[in-house]
Amino acid sequence: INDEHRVTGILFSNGETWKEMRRFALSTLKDFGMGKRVAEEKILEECGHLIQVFERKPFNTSHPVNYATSNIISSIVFGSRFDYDNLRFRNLVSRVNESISLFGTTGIQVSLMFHLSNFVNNTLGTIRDVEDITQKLKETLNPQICRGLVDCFLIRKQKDEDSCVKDIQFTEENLIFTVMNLFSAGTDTTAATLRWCLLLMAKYPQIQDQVQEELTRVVGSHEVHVEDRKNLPYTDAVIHEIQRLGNIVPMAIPHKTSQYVTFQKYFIKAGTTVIPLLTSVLYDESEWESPHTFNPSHFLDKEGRFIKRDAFLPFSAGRRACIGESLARMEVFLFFTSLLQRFRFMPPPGVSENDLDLTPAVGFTIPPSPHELCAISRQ
Ligand code: HEM
Repeated sequence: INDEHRVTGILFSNGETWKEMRRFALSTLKDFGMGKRVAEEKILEECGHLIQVFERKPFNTSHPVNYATSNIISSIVFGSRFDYDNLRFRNLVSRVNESISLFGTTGIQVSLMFHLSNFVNNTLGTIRDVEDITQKLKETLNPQICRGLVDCFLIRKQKDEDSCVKDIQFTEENLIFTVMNLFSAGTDTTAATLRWCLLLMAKYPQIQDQVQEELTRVVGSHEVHVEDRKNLPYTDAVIHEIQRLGNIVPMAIPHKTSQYVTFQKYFIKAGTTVIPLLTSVLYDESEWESPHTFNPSHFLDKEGRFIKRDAFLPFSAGRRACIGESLARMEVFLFFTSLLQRFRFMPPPGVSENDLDLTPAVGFTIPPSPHELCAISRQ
């Protein structure tokens, strides 16, 4: 990671590589419907699959939710989704998941070689999985039809090679790392947010009641669509508050200053590593009435209308801000509302709401600690 020339993909790259890969990923995500109707259809289709595997008996929300969010990225990147019992897919999701959690751990305990070697093995395993899937796409590539981001990348790579472009960024290495970055940045974050949603609903049943009352009143038994959001101010406020309190990427991603910067009264040299602490704004005591408690009123005015807050920055800000924000917001809204329409989320028998633990897990992104919930059908 220290040698800038060897870092590829988007998340940890800089300079020309970062610029090209970010631009390419953003425009391709848009072409494949990010924030638009096409993505909505994909997400609603995936909701249908997720609903099938939720159970009345206590179950760990981690696997199904991770598979569902991963499938949204899969259909955009590879052009198809995977069945939840596909072994290769399950391995890919759990490797990506484990790498992110180990990345957080190794960051804190670099000396623990056990974690470091696990992290490296996981990453190598993920590279092999992604290489295998992209190899199959290469073998069936039709330059007239882009099934997903990988096809678009391969077509662009061929075009640049044919026209002898200097300093080609569309390389094999950049393909693998861009795909891995989208998987890791897009799956774990959205899944962690959704798991916080379900856990907090089980922990605060009165808030769950209010969300379900609003959903029944406004949407009834129809399928929820993005356009319903404006008529669901309470539900919208609850989702925002979950993202604020969940604070799932507390330290964003470390970056290096590219030039001399004056920030407040500090002088920062070029090349200094800067860690944007999102916690400092999401829990800012001068911005939020009760920063450490779950309080959807943070996003509601006196008449119960939804209000935007400037300090709501879970996707960070500036040139390195999250590129998946509109996709993630759409996913969280549609998954959350579709699930709450059908199920009541409760602690397992013998566990009270008070016993549900809100201590986050350790990692680069912070999902809830392992727990089980029951999904009781409302129909
Ligand atoms: C609730 C879900 C999500 C949250 C909270 C989240 C949050 C973040 C944050 C805090 C950053 C770091 C920004 C910085 O360094 O200042 C980031 C970067 C990034 N995110 Fe997300 N993200 C989410 C979902 C997604 C999705 C679905 C995708 C993929 C489509 C994605 C792709 C990326 C990428 C590629 C970057 C690196 C951008 C760059 O370095 O230029 N994220 N995200």
